[in-house]
Amino acid sequence: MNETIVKTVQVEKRSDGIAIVTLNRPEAANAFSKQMLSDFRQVLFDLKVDDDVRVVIITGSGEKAFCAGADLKERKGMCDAQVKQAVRNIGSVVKAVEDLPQPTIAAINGVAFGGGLELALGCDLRVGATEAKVGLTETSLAIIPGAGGTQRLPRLIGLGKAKELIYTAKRLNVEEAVSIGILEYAVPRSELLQKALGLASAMAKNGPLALKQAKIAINQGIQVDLATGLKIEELAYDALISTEDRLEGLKAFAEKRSPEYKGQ
Ligand SMILES: CC(C)(COP(=O)([O-])OP(=O)([O-])OC[C@H]1O[C@@H](n2cnc3c(N)ncnc32)[C@H](O)[C@@H]1OP(=O)([O-])[O-])[C@@H](O)C(=O)NCCC(=O)NCCSC(=O)C[C@@](C)(O)CC(=O)[O-]
Repeated sequence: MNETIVKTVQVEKRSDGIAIVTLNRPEAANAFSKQMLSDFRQVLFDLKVDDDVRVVIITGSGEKAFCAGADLKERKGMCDAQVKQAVRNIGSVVKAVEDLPQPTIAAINGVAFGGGLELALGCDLRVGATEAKVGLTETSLAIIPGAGGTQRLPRLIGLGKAKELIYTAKRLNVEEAVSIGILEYAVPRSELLQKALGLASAMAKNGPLALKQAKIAINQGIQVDLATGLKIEELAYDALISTEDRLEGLKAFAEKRSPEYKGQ
């Protein structure tokens, strides 16, 4: 097990190919300070090129919050130009999460409001603790979601429900969030990491290059018409044909054993 502490973001790289990233400002509800965004960016840069990492879990430290979004105390002293830059900064970090080649799971241990939920929406799957709440609360602060929320939420749950949630700034409990498709699962907090790790393990044993190509095909394909999407799928599949892992999958099947994929 290889553990590195990078200031406000903690990373644990496990021997089973799962990395756990923990936002670590519990005293400020894990809100996105400038420092945390800079540390997070560095962590994402490292994970992106680490072939030993097959799945990434993102969670928050403490029991209160996954992430409370923009740091509203830092924001208070900013001029208009600084606000603009700060919003772009959060948005680009969420985009960097979305662009990680590995599958990502948000393990939502506490509240995920504003940019906190936007971060979770940048992940591939979301699991919430039953004690948590989620919401795009921005309009209650007389702003709008600025880190992708107005775009990713409607794509995930449909226009009408996304508009309702953004216009009302409603804070949902996790049962409601599961029922409308924001979260895949809700489990008691004591079981949250186990649930996320269970999902991550089921992914990590599969072909790592296949996981990456499946993510590309789904994420790019969902943005375009079906014919273009099918072409994207074809290209993603083609990228796997000459891999050693594909041959290993066939060999393991013939030999009635579990495959050992190397990501090659
Ligand atoms: C998180 C709960 C539920 C905890 O509610 P609670 O359990 O009652 O505890 P609390 O309110 O006492 O919070 C605990 C500590 O965390 C701090 N804290 C808490 N949130 C933040 C924050 N965002 N920024 C900075 N500090 C925060 C809070 O100030 C306090 O510190 P203390 O005052 O004791 O020193 C409550 O504090 C709350 O509702 N916070 C606001 C959540 C919210 O609406 N977030 C959205 C922010 S806007 C945004 O994300 C915009 C974005 C990203 O889309 C675009 C942009 O960048 O503008």
